[in-house]
Amino acid sequence: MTYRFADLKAACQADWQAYCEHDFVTRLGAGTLAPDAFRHYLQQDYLFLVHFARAYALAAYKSRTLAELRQAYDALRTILDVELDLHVGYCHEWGISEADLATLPEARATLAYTRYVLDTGSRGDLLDLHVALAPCLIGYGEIANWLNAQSFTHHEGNPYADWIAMYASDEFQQAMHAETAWLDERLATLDASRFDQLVTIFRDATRLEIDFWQMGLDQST
Ligand SMILES: Cc1ncc(C[n+]2csc(CCO)c2C)c(N)n1
Repeated sequence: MTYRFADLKAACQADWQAYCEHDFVTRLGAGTLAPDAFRHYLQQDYLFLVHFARAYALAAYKSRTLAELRQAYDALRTILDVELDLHVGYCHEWGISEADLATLPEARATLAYTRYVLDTGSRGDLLDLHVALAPCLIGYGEIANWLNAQSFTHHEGNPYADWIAMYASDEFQQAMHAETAWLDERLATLDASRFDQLVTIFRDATRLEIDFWQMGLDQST
């Protein structure tokens, strides 16, 4: 059997769907998400992005070729120069200052997810790390496309329309497709036992994404 990224999703279909169609997501689309839930999510997501930047630094360290090193460097630079700046601006619009962000206590769901990714990457190779990162990069692109296809999604006057548009943008969708192609190429060469190891990582990271959404709804710390 030749494996592809779609087989990782198929191997944990119920968890993948629970992540992509989580209540937090449907409420974002409908515009009915409580503003405090979104604010809590935005604050924790800032900490999440800081640790994800570290994960791409780890990807650089784990690289065996110049192409892999450049790929990690580009992703790290995008998070630092683009995503974090956008995020701080977004937080500002929602009444969260940089001073608030600097003193934010890290919620358990943020700790669990980010450190899981870093640990998986430390223990394993570059492919393990990319599979741990895949629900984040590929999931958010799929979520934006799914929301745009739902009749309950409101585009006019939805306070979360910018958030959806960001992940539906050509630039983001291109990054998501490049990552899928990178994974397809590497998964194609694997045997069943190695693939099963990666399914475990992909499922764990997907479950941690579910917890991250749930944390937003519960505003738990
Ligand atoms: C909990 C959580 N999961 C995924 C993302 C999306 N995301 C974070 S960094 C990045 C780009 C990686 O190059 C993407 C797509 C998020 N913001 N928060």
